[in-house]
Amino acid sequence: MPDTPHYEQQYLDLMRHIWRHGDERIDRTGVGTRSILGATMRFSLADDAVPLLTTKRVYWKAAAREMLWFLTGDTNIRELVRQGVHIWTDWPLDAYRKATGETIDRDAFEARIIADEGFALEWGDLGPVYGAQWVNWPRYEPAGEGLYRRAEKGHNQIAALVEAIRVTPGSRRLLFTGWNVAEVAQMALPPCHMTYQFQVSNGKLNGLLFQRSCDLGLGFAFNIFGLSMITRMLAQQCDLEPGEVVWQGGDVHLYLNHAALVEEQMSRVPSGAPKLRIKNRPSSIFDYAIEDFEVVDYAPQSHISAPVAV
Ligand SMILES: Nc1nc(=O)c2c([nH]1)NC[C@@H]1CN(c3ccc(C(=O)N[C@@H](CCC(=O)O)C(=O)O)cc3)CN21
Ligand SMILES: O=c1ccn([C@H]2C[C@H](O)[C@@H](COP(=O)(O)O)O2)c(=O)[nH]1
Repeated sequence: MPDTPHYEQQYLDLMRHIWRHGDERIDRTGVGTRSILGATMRFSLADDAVPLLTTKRVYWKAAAREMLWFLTGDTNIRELVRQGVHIWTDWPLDAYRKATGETIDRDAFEARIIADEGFALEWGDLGPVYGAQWVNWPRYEPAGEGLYRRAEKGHNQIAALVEAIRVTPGSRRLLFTGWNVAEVAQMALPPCHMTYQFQVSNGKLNGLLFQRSCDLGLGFAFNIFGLSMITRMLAQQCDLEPGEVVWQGGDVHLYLNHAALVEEQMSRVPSGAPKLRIKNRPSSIFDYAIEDFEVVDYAPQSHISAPVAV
């Protein structure tokens, strides 16, 4: 037995705590959750370590594709669906069904999103979610006579962050956020992984995420991978070594219909030390491709599927 606990033990302990002691209540989706407010976990990124869960298989490539999609500023699911990533389809699908009364299934809806650009424009957009805010946060400029107009190009928080890490590594303002108060109402879902902050310490880059709402059974595995991936990409672009990631949850919950997943996962023992390799160094943070990433030494236990609350 190793003398230090496996990094994933924090996750399993939190899961057990919430399942046993969380407040049970009806949430927005109507499914019901057990929930607590406030939790922190820390994971090392040293030597390419990546905090993938090992007690179930995590489809990290879907999470990586989602992260790369955010960085393009795209908010339409079409490109994700083209790449075989289905994690955002349920929200536009739900809106479409409600608006039209059609009983189209998910596969047929996705096929139509891919085949028909006009349909995708009309029904595939999530509103000004993550990507829009990260790289194109609306900016307004004077238009004369006391009037203002929306500037063609918004703030690119990610480009500014790379520059700031390089030029002012001692700064305590190295962050970006998706929580644009003025636009939250237009989003299919207000950002959950809402604020990312970075710190340079001893030549290492540390990354922190504040996640206001966390589906611990489903979303967390993707969110912690995404945090690790963006921290690694920023470190590479800024010639820093990866340090650690700190995850902070606001409302951290387990959906009541995830009982089978929770019981199964809590019965499993984490093992192994997966690594995330970045095989190239693109010329900017916006030029990474899925082929640049590789996970090695990942031998998880079997996948556990669970329904997503819409
Ligand atoms: N209830 C809820 N939980 C979430 O985690 C979540 C939302 N809603 N809404 C927006 C996004 C979409 N995200 C999702 C949605 C679905 C999966 C999911 O079904 N994951 C499965 C299969 C993944 C796959 O097929 O690639 C998993 O086992 O991880 C994960 C993240 C994260 N977010
Ligand atoms: O990246 C994500 C996105 C979403 N979630 C979860 C958290 C909640 O279960 C729902 C969002 O519902 P709200 O009512 O808007 O809080 O999606 C996640 O864990 N990770």
